[in-house]
Amino acid sequence: MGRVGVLLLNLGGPDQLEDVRPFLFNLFSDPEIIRLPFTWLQKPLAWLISTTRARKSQENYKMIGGGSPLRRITEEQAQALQASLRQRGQDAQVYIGMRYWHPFTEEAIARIKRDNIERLVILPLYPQFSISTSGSSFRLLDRLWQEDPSLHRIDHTVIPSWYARSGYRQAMAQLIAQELDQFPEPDSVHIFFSAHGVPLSYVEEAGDPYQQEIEECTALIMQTLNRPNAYTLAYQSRVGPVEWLKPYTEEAIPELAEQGVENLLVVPISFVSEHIETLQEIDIEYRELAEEAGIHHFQRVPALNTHPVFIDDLAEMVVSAVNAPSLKLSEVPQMRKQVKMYPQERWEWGMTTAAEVWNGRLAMIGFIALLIELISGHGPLHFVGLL
Ligand SMILES: C=CC1=C(C)c2cc3[nH]c(cc4nc(cc5[nH]c(cc1n2)c(C)c5CCC(=O)O)C(CCC(=O)O)=C4C)c(C)c3C=C
Ligand SMILES: [Fe+2]
Repeated sequence: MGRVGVLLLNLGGPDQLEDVRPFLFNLFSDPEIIRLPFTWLQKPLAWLISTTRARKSQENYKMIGGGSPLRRITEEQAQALQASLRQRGQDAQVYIGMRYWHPFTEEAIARIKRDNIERLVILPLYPQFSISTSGSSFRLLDRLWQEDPSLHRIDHTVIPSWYARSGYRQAMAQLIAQELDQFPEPDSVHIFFSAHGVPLSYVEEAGDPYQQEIEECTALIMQTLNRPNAYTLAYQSRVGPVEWLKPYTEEAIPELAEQGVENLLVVPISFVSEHIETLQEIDIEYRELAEEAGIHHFQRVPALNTHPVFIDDLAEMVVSAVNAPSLKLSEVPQMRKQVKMYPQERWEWGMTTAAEVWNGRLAMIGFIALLIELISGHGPLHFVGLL
């Protein structure tokens, strides 16, 4: 068998405060995150949003030590996976390809080529598939494959999602059980699954399987946990003016408090590493919200990071994929159809949602441009160096 590689896909995060603005620029430049009807608008809008959001976002990163721990944790996961693969007799080189920050996916592919990898397993570190996460990375890889014929000699296989695997479920259940048992009355604790949200239109109009996979994943983990606790699923980290998947975490927590819940255990469900949304949003913002609402005991389940049961499950997944390659990038169902992310942005005349969304956006752009002009004495075109 030729040289084997594993490409772990992840989102990436700013290593230090100076990285926040360019990281946000990369994120908002991605049409899988914000899709615009005119491609020429993408970069100016990404510049505008990243510039206006950077300060608030930096404040949040300051609260967790001045940067994202994502790169360090993903590197630890890669090393642990490589070691677990060796133990199974599978010699493989593990690479990390981040979507919006270093080490970028393009760098990983350059290294894979340089190392003459002949068989590649493409494994997103997102348990559930979303157009906005794994989908975006697959789309980038697909483009790299189309642009570079020398990549065609690499026999690759893709694992689109893996939330239903028993090792993953068992590792999650173990972490939840450990935290539950710290409470004086474990069975009375309300388990609160908090998933990263996506705009509702991704699911309802673009056919993103994310919500369904999250719901199935939560039910499977509860089955594996096999405890009598009540549970709720809600969605966090909403960005922008459009409607996202509901219920929103920040609304569901006070509602549970009103219903008399006093002990809450939050389980981050859509991501396997600690990151800003666990360390800042849940541990700081939602804790404060919960305590103000009357929840006396608020705890969070740690992210899987390098949990051995989880890492061994990843290794087994890789070994199976090497031995029985199945799905090519171009065969991933969501890659085959040209998914339109924001169908409400397809222009229709009249008092339509499209008109509302675009009026709102253009008003925001105009308003922000005016603010920048007022504060700086220069218009936005000076800032981008066009004037
Ligand atoms: C499964 C996980 C994630 C989904 C789904 C997702 C969708 C999504 N995210 C944004 C906007 C932002 N995401 C940001 C950071 C961020 N998001 C995820 C995960 C998912 N995103 C991670 C792991 C991170 C990085 C965290 C870190 O530690 O650095 C940010 C930047 C942070 C901030 O300013 O709040 C934004 C913005 C959208 C719009 C979206 C779906 C369309
Ligand atoms: Fe995000």
